[in-house]
Amino acid sequence: MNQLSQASLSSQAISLRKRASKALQHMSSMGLYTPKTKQVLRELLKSFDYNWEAIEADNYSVFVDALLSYDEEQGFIQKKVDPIQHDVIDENLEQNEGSVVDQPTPSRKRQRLQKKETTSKPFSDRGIPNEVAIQTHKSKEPQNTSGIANEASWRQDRPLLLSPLERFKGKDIVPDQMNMLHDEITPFSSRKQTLQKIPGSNSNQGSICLKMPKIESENDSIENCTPGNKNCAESADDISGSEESAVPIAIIYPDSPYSIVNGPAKKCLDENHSTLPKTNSESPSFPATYIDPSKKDTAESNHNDVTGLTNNDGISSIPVDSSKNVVIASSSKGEVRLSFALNGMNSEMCLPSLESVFRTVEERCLKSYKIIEPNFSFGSLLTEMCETLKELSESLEHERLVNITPRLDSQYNSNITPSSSKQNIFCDVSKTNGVLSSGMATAANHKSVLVDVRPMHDVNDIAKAEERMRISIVNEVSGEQFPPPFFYISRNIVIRNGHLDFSLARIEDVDCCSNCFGDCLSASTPCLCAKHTNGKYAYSSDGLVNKEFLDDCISRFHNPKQDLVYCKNCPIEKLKNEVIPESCKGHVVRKFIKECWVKCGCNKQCGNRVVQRGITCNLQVFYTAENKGWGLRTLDELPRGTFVCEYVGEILTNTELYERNQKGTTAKHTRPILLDAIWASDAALKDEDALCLDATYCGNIARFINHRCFDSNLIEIPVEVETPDHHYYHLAFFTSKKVEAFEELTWDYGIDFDDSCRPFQCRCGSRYCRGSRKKSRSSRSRAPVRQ
Ligand SMILES: C[S@@+](CC[C@H](N)C(=O)[O-])C[C@H]1O[C@@H](n2cnc3c(N)ncnc32)[C@H](O)[C@@H]1O
Repeated sequence: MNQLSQASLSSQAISLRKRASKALQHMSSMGLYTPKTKQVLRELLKSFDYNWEAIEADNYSVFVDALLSYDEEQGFIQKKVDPIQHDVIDENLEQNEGSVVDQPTPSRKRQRLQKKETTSKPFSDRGIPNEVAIQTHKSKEPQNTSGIANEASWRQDRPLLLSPLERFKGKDIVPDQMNMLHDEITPFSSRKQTLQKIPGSNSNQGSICLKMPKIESENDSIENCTPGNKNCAESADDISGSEESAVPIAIIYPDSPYSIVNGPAKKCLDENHSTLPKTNSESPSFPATYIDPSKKDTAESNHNDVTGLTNNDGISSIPVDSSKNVVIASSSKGEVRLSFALNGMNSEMCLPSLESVFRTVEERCLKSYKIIEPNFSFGSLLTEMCETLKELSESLEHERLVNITPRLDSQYNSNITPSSSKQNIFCDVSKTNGVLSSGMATAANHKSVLVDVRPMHDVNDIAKAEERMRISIVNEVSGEQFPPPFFYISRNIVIRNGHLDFSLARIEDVDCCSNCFGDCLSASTPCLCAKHTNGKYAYSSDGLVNKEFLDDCISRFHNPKQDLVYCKNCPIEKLKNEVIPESCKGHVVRKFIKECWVKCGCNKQCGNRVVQRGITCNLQVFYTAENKGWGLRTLDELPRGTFVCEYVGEILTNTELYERNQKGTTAKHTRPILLDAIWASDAALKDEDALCLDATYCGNIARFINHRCFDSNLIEIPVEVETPDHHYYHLAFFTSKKVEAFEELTWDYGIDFDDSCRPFQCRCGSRYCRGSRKKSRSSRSRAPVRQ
């Protein structure tokens, strides 16, 4: 060869060397490096006529694919090879093997293994008991610092080389061992599996390792490998085409909820004599909730919290309820959960750990879809899906609510008869519905979307038997038969983010009267619940608010200025999104009634429980003659201080209400109520604690109570029933004066008639009407100045 061609060959060799090195490094970074890797590369190069661009494309996807399918295809079609290139590559790969193995880029899989090796925690981050992982590792590769350790990690975590069907053929799935099942099925039919305890393992813990049988010609077991003895791994490789000598395929975890605690005798052996733990009649079948042992602490703290399922990786542990519903991922707050229903599972079947399922899916993704991003995590993908579902459904909700409003009216105006089309559908986008014992319902922590709404009213009872009393609908004035449709609810419901904590544990002994019995009002001394109203009950024995208390409430209402308090950081002003929020306009200091509740010793008929017993008056929804639309009236005479009803609606946070207002989804004819009693005293008020009630879509008869300036016959009083902290309370209406039968019930909305943004044309008819006074004032001010 002349000098020129020698130089050219040498530079070609350098370039090849670099590329080969890079390719192997890449495989190493993905945890795919084995001695076979270089062989695959070699054959790949031949097949591709040394077209490096093709091999390097898409993050070496061809190479990854070739590696994964190598076993199945038994190598590549040999092509004619340039001998020089072949030599260079061979030499290159030899060199690279060392460099790749000695200084591997930490891959995810490898990191996983490293964690298992180094951590002192009993369980690895993804839920594999470290003890098991270490034992497994020990049994295969004792503390080898050379390439063999990496070889072991490759083997332990390598992608599955067999088809899913083959992999699980005739096998039960072993908790956390799915990733190893591929090792059971080998090309060598003569292999037999034998039970063998892992050397050094504690037999009491029931850690069993199924050791792959030795090939007859093989003398050395893998346990005899000494650190640094590279030949050991290679000889194993030579014998079986890289199959391991000892592969733990069934390990029973000491604390695993699936484990059969009494050792080998209770393990179930399948037909092939593999030791696959099963649940059986002697062991609890599926636990009510599967808590990943590694997440035990957090899982326990979240035990009652359906949302507390994700770990740091966004991977859920697997809770299994009695119906074998397996939650596999969850959005951050648990609003959306992804679960599998395991139909037809019987107690004899075993459930794999979520960890092993994820890992297997990741490996299949790697193989099938060439997802070769080293940080790809299937668990995170599912969590991402939950988050996305939540976000999209939220935006959908807003769209729907906007779209539904006109539809409600159009349906209402149509001639559909109530009985034929009665169809109320709540499409709960996601989460749990529940009714709290205290008379508070949570309609999904979030959003319920009203779909195809046709809540036609029943003229005989607008409450549809939700209340103890029937409440009829009458229109003697116009042709309108019913009020616009809405969902009748007798208890407040949380619509999405509002925070309510009704745990009994929060009610301290001093905030309830657990020592009482029967009716507190008939006891000689007032109980602890009365301390909130200065040691006197707010109610008299005839069930009315007592005079002194009522006078005080009315007086405060009429002179609010003297009792106003101001927030440092007013939620209302904050929501206006001004650059510099305006200062708080003030909130009235409320006088509360504190009722006895479930933690008290008295009974439900106790005189200090009025609002929680619900409506007892004979009421009617009627169409007003004064052009105020529908109104509410009493059919019986009501004495002063009578409880009429509470204002019921959806509990929204201020932000949620603001969003509704912005989107125009709050109906004009309802008035959201701020539960602002405590705002001023809470400097760091969180949004989820600043609550209000909106009866636009869901409400009770209080949504029909019209406004009357000053001399209205109802007054609203906050009533504490379940929560002692006043973030949430009931707003109850009591008669502020004696009310005649058939008289309309009214309350003073506290309308600011100077607010030009919300003009209100008042038709209350009161001689004290602020609206008409304002009108006459402004007409006077507009009157031309007399010369
Ligand atoms: C809470 S709703 C009361 C029920 C309402 N009238 C209906 O037909 O559904 C409040 C709305 O009723 C009407 N309204 C209430 N009081 C009124 C009054 N004094 N003068 C005029 N309209 C009144 C207003 O349209 C107001 O927005």
